[in-house]
Formats: sequence, C-alpha cells, structure tokens
Amino acid sequence: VVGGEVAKPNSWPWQISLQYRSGSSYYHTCGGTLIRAGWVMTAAHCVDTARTWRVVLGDHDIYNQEGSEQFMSVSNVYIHPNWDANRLSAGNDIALLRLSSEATLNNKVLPHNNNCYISGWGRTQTGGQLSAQLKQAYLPVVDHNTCSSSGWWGSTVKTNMVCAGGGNESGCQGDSGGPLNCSVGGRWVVHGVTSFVSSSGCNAYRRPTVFTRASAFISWMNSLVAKF
Ligand SMILES: C[C@H](NC(=O)[C@H](CCCC[NH3+])NC(=O)C(F)(F)F)C(=O)Nc1ccc(C(F)(F)F)cc1
Repeated sequence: VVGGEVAKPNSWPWQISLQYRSGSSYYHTCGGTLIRAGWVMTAAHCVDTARTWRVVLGDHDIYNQEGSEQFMSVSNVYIHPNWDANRLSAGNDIALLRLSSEATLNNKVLPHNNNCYISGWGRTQTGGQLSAQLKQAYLPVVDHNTCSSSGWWGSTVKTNMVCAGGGNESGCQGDSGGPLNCSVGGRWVVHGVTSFVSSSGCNAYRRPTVFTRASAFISWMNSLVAKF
C-alpha cells in the first residue's frame, strides 16, 4: 500500500497473507479475503503458477510471530474459467482457495459504495519493499464512467471491475488479491479483490487502483462453495 498508515493489528480480520514455499521458508506474495470458514477469495493472477501455498490468518507483522496467526494449508485452487493471464484488462482476475481445514470468521460482499479502505502488505512505494506490518489506506471509489474515460484507464477498465483512489494513495505489488473494505450501513463489506495498478507506477495520476468487482462473481463463488 502506498501512503495510508499501519493498520491497528487485526482490525481487518478477514485479510489473509497468501504465501508460497521456497526451500524451507514461506514468502508473502498476495493478499486475500477469508469469505467462509474454509474458503479464501484472492486474485487469479496470484495463483496461476503451480506452487505450494499457505494462508496465514490473524497476521499483522508478516516477519514476526505475534501469537495471533493461524497457518492454513490449501487443498484446492479454483481460478475463474474466463481468466486469461495474457489479458489482464479482460478482468475475471479472481480465484477461490479451499483450505484443508476450517477457520472461523464472517464477512460479506455487497454492491457499490464510497467509503473504502485498501489493506495489504504490498510495496509501500513504486519499486519499494513489502511492508512488514499490515497497512491500510482510504481509497474513495471512482465511478466507472470517470475511470473508463480517456485520460483515465479508458477501455482497460470493465464494469466487472471497481476503481478506487487515483490520488497519492494506492495499492502496489504484493497487495494483489486482498480486499477493498467498504463501510456499508455501519458494517464492513469486501467490495473488491485487488487486481492491478499502472505499470508506470502504483500511485500514477488518474490510474486508480483497479479491483475485481466481487459482487459480479457471487454466483460463480456460490456454485463452488455450495458444491464442496
Ligand atoms: C506492474 C503492474 N502490476 C500489477 O498491476 C499487478 C498485476 C500484474 C498481473 C500480471 N503479472 N497487480 C498489482 O500490483 C496490485 F497489487 F495492484 F494488484 C502491471 O503489470 N500493471 C498493468 C499491466 C497491464 C495492464 C493492461 F491491462 F492494461 F494491459 C494494466 C496494468
């Protein structure tokens, strides 16, 4: 996350760290959202390579054990059937991970809203390092008409995406897959899955952070979650 501040520990309890194994260690690569006891929602581009994954719940500092962490292994990866790694702008950048055992949490995904925060351990500036501690930044939603206009993202942004930010604050590499947390009627809902930023810089002018619009994929997610 570029800008914003370090989050209060565990204030985004559905935020997970998706980590891959290399040798005898695990490394943070993406965020995600715990949407059911045994299911995590993340970005397809995070998991379209064959790796050994683990999901860390209740984390704050990804480099230190604070006692609140739960380390879960992943039994299945379900990438959206229309995801194409060579066509990021086509969208469908969403995947579900089935955990090998169940955790406990609840949260919801709902329609459009404005008062949103991105959370994640991603780079704290373009080309910078991951954040050790979970960060958050206020990213107001940019309506589709503005976000898809010339001078902004143009036709790269589709209606099954959500734009948020566009100022000095943004997501950045390592925030992928994590949630766009929006306050609706006094409750937090996960409105988006962090998908992409401009290749010319994370907080580029008039290139808001782009999220997969979770509400556009509810039926696909329900069809999977209900089946297993
Ligand atoms: C460096 C920048 N990285 C990103 O945006 C990566 C996703 C990369 C997926 C492909 N490996 N996502 C992030 O950094 C995220 F944390 F913000 F989500 C990028 O590639 N941006 C980008 C590339 C292509 C397009 C476009 F669709 F227009 F072709 C738009 C943005």
